[in-house]
Amino acid sequence: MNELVCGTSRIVGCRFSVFPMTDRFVEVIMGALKSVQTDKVWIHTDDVSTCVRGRAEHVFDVTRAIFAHAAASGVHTVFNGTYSIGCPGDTDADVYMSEDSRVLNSELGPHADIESACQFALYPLGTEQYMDIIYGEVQRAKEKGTFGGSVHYASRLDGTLSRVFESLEDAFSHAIQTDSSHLVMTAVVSAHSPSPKHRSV
Ligand SMILES: Cc1ncc(C[n+]2csc(CCO)c2C)c(N)n1
Repeated sequence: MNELVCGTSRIVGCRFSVFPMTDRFVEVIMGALKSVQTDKVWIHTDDVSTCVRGRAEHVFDVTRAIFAHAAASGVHTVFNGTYSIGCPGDTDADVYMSEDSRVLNSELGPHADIESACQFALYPLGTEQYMDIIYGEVQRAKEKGTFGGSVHYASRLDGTLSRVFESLEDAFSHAIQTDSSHLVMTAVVSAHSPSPKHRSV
């Protein structure tokens, strides 16, 4: 019962797409979706995006692994995702909340070292302290060494794919331990971009 707060489940969800910039996009996307172990999450793919829902650790494990597999193709690949927790009425498939916390895709091997650039934004909803929460999580990324600067409407993270996703998971999971009952985080992660870092055009 402690999974239930304010009448809503603490189920975490992410709706995301990966965009491998190659003519072979169908095999890269479908190959990534098939290679990843998704038994501990609710997952549904359509023509626009994929949605995964379940415990936070599995949602981050699965989204990171799908992006890592797609990026391992070596082509410029972008992940665009929206993570959410506490969305009122998000109780469908609550059965996945009783999975244990052992992640199924921790062995990313060399894919984990792919250099990645990310722009992310936290939206703590329903709290007046939202700016403190955002500043706190930016500070956490600075301390980890992944923070890459502020841009309009987002903060930048640079580093290996696994360190960037660690920072995203840290920001999300710490921000929900504050009094924010509903939190949204957007993230765009890019790998193998031919553009130099921070270039504006
Ligand atoms: C993670 C993820 N899920 C779904 C799509 C949408 N999509 C675009 S092309 C394609 C394969 C052929 O239909 C699919 C499923 C995406 N881009 N990334």
